[in-house]
Amino acid sequence: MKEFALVFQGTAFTSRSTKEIEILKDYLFCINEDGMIEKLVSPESAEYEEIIKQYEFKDSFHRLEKGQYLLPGFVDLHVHAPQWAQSGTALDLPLYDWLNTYTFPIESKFSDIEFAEKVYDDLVRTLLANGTTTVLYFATVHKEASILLAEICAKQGQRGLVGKVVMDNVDQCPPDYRDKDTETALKETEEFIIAVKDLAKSTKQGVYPVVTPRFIPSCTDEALEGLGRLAAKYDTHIQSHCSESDWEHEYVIDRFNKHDAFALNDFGLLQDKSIMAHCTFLADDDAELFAETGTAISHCPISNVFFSNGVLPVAHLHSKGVDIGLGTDISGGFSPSLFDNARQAVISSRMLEEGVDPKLPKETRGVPSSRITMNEAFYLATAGGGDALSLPIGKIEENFAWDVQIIDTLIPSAKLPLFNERLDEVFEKIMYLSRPENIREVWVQGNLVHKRN
Ligand SMILES: O=c1[nH]c(=O)c2nc[nH]c2[nH]1
Ligand SMILES: [Zn+2]
Repeated sequence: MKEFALVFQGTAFTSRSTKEIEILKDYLFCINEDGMIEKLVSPESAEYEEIIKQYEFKDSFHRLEKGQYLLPGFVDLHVHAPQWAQSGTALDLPLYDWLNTYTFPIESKFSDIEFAEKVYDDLVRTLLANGTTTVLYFATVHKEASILLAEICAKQGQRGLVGKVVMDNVDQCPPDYRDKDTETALKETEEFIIAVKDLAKSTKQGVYPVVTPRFIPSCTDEALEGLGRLAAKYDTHIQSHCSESDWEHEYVIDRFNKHDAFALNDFGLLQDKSIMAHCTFLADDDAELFAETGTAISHCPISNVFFSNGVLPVAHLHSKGVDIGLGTDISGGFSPSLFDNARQAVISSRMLEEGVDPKLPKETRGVPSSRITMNEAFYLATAGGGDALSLPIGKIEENFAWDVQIIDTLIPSAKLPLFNERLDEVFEKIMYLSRPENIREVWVQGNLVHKRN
């Protein structure tokens, strides 16, 4: 029999569809040298006992202990890495004022590479400890610090997709925090793409450059067009913010007489590897354009409470065929945890359905059929993120990367209230009640990247 690099034995939860989970009870998970899941073996299979006999005394064999369960590693589709330095503060202003008062000033400090290293090193470690194995990052306008973030992901074993942010519109960006000019912005983006592609060759899990116009207001037409060309030339992912708040949505209508989605598409920025943050103000024809082009949404439910003037209608957008994943949006969202964001996604959807003003007549209060379940929120945090990025991640399934978190429900400091429930109920309790202490181990592409004793 072929030698596997790793064999795990235990029970896993993974998404079967947007609404259903699959429970793999007492399975064997066989992982190859490349860190990919080569085989799932059920206890009913003829080779089950044979594989256990062959591996059980080897270091490569990992039997989960009582009370431990496997989940796919989370995929965070929206993190502003420099904003980790202000996480949990500065949440009192609307988007435009927040950017100018707090966020651009803190991001400008990332010209200091030593400061950048401290913040980025801490952030990547924290996200791994929260079970997040793949992250789509905005860095800053600074090329060196952006490359450094990719290097830190590579070193810590996280699958990082990193963008050097482009901000060249002098009307909207402060003089001490923007690209020197459009030509420099495009030249540095190209150099950044080449450097990160080169770095990726020395990693097992991969790191990826991402073309990153911050959002339409911060970019000139020339920059947006040039970035569309660079993404096509180097076949990169693309990320930006889209129809995210009333101010931003109106700004784009004033400038282009159309919505963000159509404007971004005109510049070649909507394609299968495009991921757009927030999208709260997407109209139905914008959503249809997303579905046609394969563009995905990073849903950031905590951040949306503070900055988006609304709730993303996840159920409606899924019914339109739009891919959606989940994002923390550090630091518009204060929490680095996708567990917290999955919970908020469910809560926000319930509030959208029920409405928030009990004084209004019941029939006019909310938007019917808006609620999502925790199964759907889990899908967003895992398989939805993998689909959005077009990578084989986010599911515990053959030919997917071994990106997993081991949840321990019995540790004394954070024991979950489990009293012989069915496994689907265990799953629900894990999703609603786990804390970072419950995340015992995190693996990316077959490498152990976090362990809590
Ligand atoms: O939530 C957000 N955070 C940001 O940093 C940002 N920049 C543009 N638009 C934004 N929205
Ligand atoms: Zn953002």
